[in-house]
Amino acid sequence: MATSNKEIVKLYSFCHSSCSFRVRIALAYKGISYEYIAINLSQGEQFSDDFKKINAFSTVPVLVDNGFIVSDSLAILEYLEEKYPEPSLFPADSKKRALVRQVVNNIVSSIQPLQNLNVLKKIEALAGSDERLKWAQYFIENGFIALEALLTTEAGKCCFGDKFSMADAVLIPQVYNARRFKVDMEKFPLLKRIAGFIEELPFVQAAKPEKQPDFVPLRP
Ligand SMILES: N[C@@H](CCC(=O)N[C@@H](CS)C(=O)NCC(=O)O)C(=O)O
Repeated sequence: MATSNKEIVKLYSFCHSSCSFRVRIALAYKGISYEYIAINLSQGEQFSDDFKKINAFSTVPVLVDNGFIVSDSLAILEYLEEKYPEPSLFPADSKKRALVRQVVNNIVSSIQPLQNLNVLKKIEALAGSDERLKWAQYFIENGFIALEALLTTEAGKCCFGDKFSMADAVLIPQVYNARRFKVDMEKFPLLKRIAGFIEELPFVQAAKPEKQPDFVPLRP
């Protein structure tokens, strides 16, 4: 469903932010056009007083929908799903929906936060840059081992059968981070295969970091 001309949707985003990438995928999937507002996390723009007025947690993404402000990628994804139900980010079957949420919540709460910028900055300060990379790799690989096992009985071309779901919208940015932190994706053939398929979909292509107006190459 596309937005009407009267709707004004804005997304505060950083090209490399996996949390923003999730939302960009969902917006593109649902055909919702939006204004992109770049917040450069590398330069600390998330800590500016102006941005804190929009999100006191100093994180992206933040969605502004006709003046309504909501942060946190999962809250945004659920909001978009309710407001624009078609095409849906969930399968019809309630058990499958629960499993999609299981995958989503595990990535969102048990993988990404452990390798978020603020955590890695702290690790680097405490233990040096080698440990920073090893830390990120450790937690991504740990999570991917579980996902690879869980999805074995569920996956088709996508995480759940051949239908794109919120699990795919959240997995792809995490695979992007895995590559960025030099995780060997050969260890995860199923996730690699799913990512290979999903990443070619036009709405995922449009949401990729390198397609964003604020793209700059970043260190791993
Ligand atoms: N639970 C939040 C987490 C948001 C988050 O951690 N965003 C990261 C980018 S992916 C961020 O803004 N980090 C800024 C920082 O660590 O200073 C969500 O899912 O949106």
